Amino acid sequence: MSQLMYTPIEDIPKIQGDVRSGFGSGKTKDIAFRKAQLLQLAYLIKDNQQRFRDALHADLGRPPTETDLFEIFVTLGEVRSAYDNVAKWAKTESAAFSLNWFAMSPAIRKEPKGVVLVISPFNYPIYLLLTPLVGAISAGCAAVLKPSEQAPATAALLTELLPRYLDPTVYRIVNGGIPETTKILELPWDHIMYTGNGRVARIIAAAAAKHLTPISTELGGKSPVVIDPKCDLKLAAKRIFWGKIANAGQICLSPDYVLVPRTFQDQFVAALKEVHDSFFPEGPRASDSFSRIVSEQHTRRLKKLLEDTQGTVVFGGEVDVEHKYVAPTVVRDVTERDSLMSEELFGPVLPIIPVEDVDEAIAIINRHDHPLALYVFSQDSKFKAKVFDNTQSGSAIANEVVIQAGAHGLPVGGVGPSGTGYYTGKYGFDMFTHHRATMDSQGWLDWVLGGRYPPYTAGSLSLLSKMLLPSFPARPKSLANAPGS
Ligand SMILES: NC(=O)c1ccc[n+]([C@@H]2O[C@H](COP(=O)([O-])OP(=O)(O)OC[C@H]3O[C@@H](n4cnc5c(N)ncnc54)[C@H](O)[C@@H]3O)[C@@H](O)[C@H]2O)c1
Ligand SMILES: CC1=C(/C=C/C(C)=C/C=C/C(C)=C/C=C/C=C(C)/C=C/C=C(C)/C=C/C=C(\C)C=O)C(C)(C)CCC1
Repeated sequence: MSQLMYTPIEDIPKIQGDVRSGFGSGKTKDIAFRKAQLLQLAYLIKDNQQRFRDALHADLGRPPTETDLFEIFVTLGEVRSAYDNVAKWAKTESAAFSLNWFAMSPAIRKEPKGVVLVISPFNYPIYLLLTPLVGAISAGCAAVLKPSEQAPATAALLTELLPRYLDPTVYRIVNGGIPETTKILELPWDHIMYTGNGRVARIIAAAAAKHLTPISTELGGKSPVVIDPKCDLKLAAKRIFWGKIANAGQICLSPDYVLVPRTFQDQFVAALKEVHDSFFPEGPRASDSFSRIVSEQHTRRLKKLLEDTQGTVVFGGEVDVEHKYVAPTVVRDVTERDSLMSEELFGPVLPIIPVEDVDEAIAIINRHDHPLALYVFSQDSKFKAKVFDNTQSGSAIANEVVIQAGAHGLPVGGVGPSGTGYYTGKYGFDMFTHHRATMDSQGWLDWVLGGRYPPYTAGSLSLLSKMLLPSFPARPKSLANAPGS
C-alpha cells in the first residue's frame, strides 16, 4: 500500500505556479482535451477499484460494498454524465429572447474560472475529491486537489495514480495537514471548493476573503428525521438505521436524530432493534459489514457524548477507543438540551426525541441550524408537505435517506450553515464556470437607440421610455390597502 508523504511546504507555491502556467497554455479549454481527461479519470477509478477498496478498508475499516456503492459507482456516474454532456454544457447560450435586445445577439459564454482549489474530507475521500475534479475538468479549469490527511491510504493512492492518468501540468495533488493547507490558502485561487466541517469552513472563508476568491462550502449539520405514526414502520426503521450505520454514521447526509410521536416511540424502537439484529446477526463488532471511526480522537468525542446523555440507551453504547469502534447505538427519550443534540454526531449513534405532534417536531427543527438534509417517513402527502413547507434544509427527502447524493440530476448542497453552492452534474460544471455576458451591437441600431446620447431632450426620453420602460398589470383589489396605493 502506498505511504502518504506530505508535500514540502516550500514546493506549494511552485506547484500552484506550474498549474497556473498550464492553464495559461489554454489546453484545458479544448473540449476534446476535457473529454480525454474525463475518460482517463474513469479508467483511473476502474483500473484500480480493488486498490481503492483496500485503501478505504485500511482508512475506515470500510466494507467493499460500501466503497463501491458510495464512491466507485457514483463517481463513475459523475464522470460519465460529464463526458456525455460537457460539449452541450460548455456551448455559448443565447440569452432569453427580448424584442429590444435580440438584434445585439446577447449570449452567455461559458468560460473556466481558472485555477481552482478543492479541499476534501476523510469520510468519502474518493467521491468528494474526484466529483469536484469532474466539475473542474468539464468547466475547463486547472485544479489543485488537497485530500484529507485523515484518510492517508486513499490520499496516498490518489497521489500515486493522478499523475499516471491525468495531465500533471494542469491537475495536481498537494498533501498535508494544517501547515500545508494554511500555505495553500495564502495563495490566490480562482475558486475554492471546501467540503468538511463548519469550523474549518470559517478559516477557509477568511483566507479566501483576502483575495476576494469565490468559495463553495459543502458542510454538514444535524439532519433530522420526522416520523409519521402512519408510515411503513419496518421500511422506515430499516432505511433510517442503514443511513446511520453505513460508514459508521460518518456521512454528511446521515440521519442525525429522529423526532417520533411519544405514543409511537416504543414501536419505533422495537423496529430498530429488529433491524439491528437482522443486519448484524453475529453482532456488529464481528461483522465485516460495519466500518470503524476515522480516529481515536473522534471515537473519544462520541464516547463523551454518550457518557453525558440523559437519554436511555436502548442497545449498543459500547465504545473501544483503541480500536476506533463505536457500536450501533439507539438512545431513547432524548431532549433538545441533551449532549447528543449539542453537535453533529457523525457516528453510529441515533438519538430519538419524543414529540407531541408534527408541530412540535417542526418547532424543534426550526430552533436548530438549517440542516444538510431533512427526512420524513410518511405515506400522507399533507404530512410531508407540512414538514417541508415549514422548514429549510439542503434537501427534503421522503421515505429515503442518504442516497439522494447519487440521484442523477439533483444538486448536492446545503443552505445557510450547512453550506453554500452545489456540486454534482451540471451544478459542478456551473460552480467552476464564469457565465460571461457577451453581445455584438450593430451600428444601425442607433436609429432607435440614438436618444441615449447628449444633448438629452424630452423627445428622446419619451422614445426611450416607450421601448425600455416596462409596464405592469393594474394592482388587484387585494392590494388596495397596500402601502403606496
Ligand atoms: N456537504 C457535503 O457534501 C459534505 C460531505 C462530506 C462531509 N461533510 C461534512 O464534513 C465534516 C467532516 O469532515 P471533517 O471536516 O471532519 O474532515 P477532515 O478533518 O478530513 O477535514 C476536511 C479538510 O479540511 C482540512 N483542514 C482541517 N483543518 C484545517 C485548518 N485548520 N485549516 C485548513 N484546512 C484544514 C483537512 O486537511 C481536510 O482536507 C462533517 O461535518 C460532514 O457533515 C459535508
Ligand atoms: C432496474 C429496473 C428498475 C428499477 C430500478 C431502480 C429502482 C433502481 C434504483 C437504484 C438506486 C436506488 C440506487 C441507489 C444508489 C445510491 C447511491 C449511489 C448513494 C450515493 C450516496 C452518496 C454518494 C453519499 C455521499 C455522502 C456525502 C456527500 C456526505 O458525506 C425498474 C423497476 C424501473 C424496471 C426496469 C429495471
